[in-house]
Amino acid sequence: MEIYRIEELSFTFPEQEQMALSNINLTIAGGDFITICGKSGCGKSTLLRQLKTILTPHGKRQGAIYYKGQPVEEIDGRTQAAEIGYVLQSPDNQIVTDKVWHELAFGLESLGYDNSTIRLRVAEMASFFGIQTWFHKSVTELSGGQKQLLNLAAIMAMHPAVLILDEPTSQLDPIAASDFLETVKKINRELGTTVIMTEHRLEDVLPLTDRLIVLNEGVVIADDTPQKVGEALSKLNHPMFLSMPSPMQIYAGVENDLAWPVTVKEGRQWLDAFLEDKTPASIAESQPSSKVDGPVVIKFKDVWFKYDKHGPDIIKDLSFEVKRGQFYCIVGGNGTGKTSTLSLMSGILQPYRGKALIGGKNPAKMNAKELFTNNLGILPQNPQTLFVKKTVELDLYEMLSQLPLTKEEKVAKVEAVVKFAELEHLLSMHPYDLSGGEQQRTALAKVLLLEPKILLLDEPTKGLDGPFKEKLALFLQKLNAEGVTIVMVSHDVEFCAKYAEVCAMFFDGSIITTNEAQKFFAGNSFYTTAANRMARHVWSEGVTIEGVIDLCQRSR
Ligand SMILES: Nc1ncnc2c1ncn2[C@@H]1O[C@H](COP(=O)(O)OP(=O)(O)OP(=O)(O)O)[C@@H](O)[C@H]1O
Ligand SMILES: Nc1ncnc2c1ncn2[C@@H]1O[C@H](COP(=O)(O)OP(=O)(O)OP(=O)(O)O)[C@@H](O)[C@H]1O
Repeated sequence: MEIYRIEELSFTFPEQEQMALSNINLTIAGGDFITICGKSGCGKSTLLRQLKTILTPHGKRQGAIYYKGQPVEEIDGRTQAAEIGYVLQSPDNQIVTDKVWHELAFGLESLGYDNSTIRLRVAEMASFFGIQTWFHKSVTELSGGQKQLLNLAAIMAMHPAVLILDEPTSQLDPIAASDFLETVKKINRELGTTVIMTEHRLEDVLPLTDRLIVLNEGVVIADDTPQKVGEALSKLNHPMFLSMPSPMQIYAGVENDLAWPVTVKEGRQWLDAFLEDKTPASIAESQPSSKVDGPVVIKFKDVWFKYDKHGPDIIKDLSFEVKRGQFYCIVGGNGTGKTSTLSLMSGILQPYRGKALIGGKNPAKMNAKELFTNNLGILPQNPQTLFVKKTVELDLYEMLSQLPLTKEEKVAKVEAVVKFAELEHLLSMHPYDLSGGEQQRTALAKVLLLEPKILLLDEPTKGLDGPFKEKLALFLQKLNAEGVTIVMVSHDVEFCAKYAEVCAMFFDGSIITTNEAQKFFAGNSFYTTAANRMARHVWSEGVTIEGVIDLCQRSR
């Protein structure tokens, strides 16, 4: 059965000349599992938002969208609320109530379900998504990943016919992300729910996807099975090929005589067979040891922290050190305390026992001069919390307003960061109108403007496309070489494995193991049991995709 038919759809935002969507024609059948990908800002969220009228932004729309044969704008609000489940890109923007349990029940309440059905569905979803332990919490106490899971659970409680997901796993740890996607696939397969999602991390998603649609500047440039799209992008040498999963990229880089297209699964099997006799341990041994041996700039000694005097300990006896010029990465499960640790580092939070020191001092007690000398730059998990002005440009200049710089110096600094973050065409826009990835780039630009000596980054690659991630990595490495210390909290295993110098595993409020990045991923079963197990082989083998391709070619 046809669920959606999109005919000649074009869309332009108010006061914009360029169309955000241009001449889109798609038919989506009941039970389809569709993934939409493309560079950040290419129009993915704008397209998804056209599929549910309450979320459609203001602007000029041409063409038509039919839901089950009827123009979507003629479908009444209740039917849309009940049948079209939509999980927004930013989890903070979706939550409407104050308690977790109420959030789960809210949609059902507004649809008028009776109490016993509501209780049953809420209990079902809480167990299904493992929410029992934080069921009675206030939503303000949740970590980013917990909010993302809550949003999906609240939508699934309504048993929608269509599930629209805008980057649903961006803040989930690898195991939670893999479980989450498997759950979505199960819902799709067993209940016949149509799934339409956007995602930048394609490695886990493509094996579940029937159809991959690639958008480029608002135009559909590919619409086929993932392997055929992979083949087409590879032949065209299209920049989006950098976003394809690593097994596909490696396969394309090595094979000239074997057949394309290849699925992610086939690519993995081929690479697994190739790497069979190379044990992670022997690979790890051959890795060079840490380069950095500078002075310690961040030091945690027996740190304990809780949010509420009578609440549970969130950080438990945490001790670790970060040296100057190091790229230190913290990974670990959702809600284990990573963001809280960054806040302790910056002095936003204070330990109730132990010491959290920057340059030997408590950051919360530093005077302005000491703060300036240590120059901390903090990228929060939600980039929107940094935006205070009406335009991107004003927001950038705001960052420099307190500094003793001439106008020319300010202009030069802003121009340089705008160029790096590719914001030229976005300067007059309201930061809240930007796409998810554009917001992330703007927030990064704001933080980098202060030229911090210590950079604390909470999920910096969230929402970024493959090509920009590469650019960011090179930039961070350059900063490292200049002596800037970087601490990054991330679920982006590939990024950490490829670029970080040291990786620490967070578990239950403390760091349980630390190692050089390649050794860490080579020997870490937490991540190798997750869907991202490729990281172990790929990054421990040659560190870069090119390295693996090179290795494969030499061994043929
Ligand atoms: N309200 C608005 N007014 C003007 N332009 C907008 C508005 N909302 C979005 N845009 C622009 O439309 C383009 C497409 O945005 P959209 O959010 O659809 O991108 P996306 O492909 O989902 O990106 P990402 O992967 O970064 O989330 C972007 O360049 C964005 O700046
Ligand atoms: N303001 C708060 N008040 C009370 N509890 C909180 C608050 N913020 C976070 N928590 C709790 O502290 C724990 C750690 O949260 P934190 O945000 O540090 O986790 P995280 O490891 O960064 O998670 P994620 O990967 O999901 O972002 C979680 O169980 C969370 O529910």
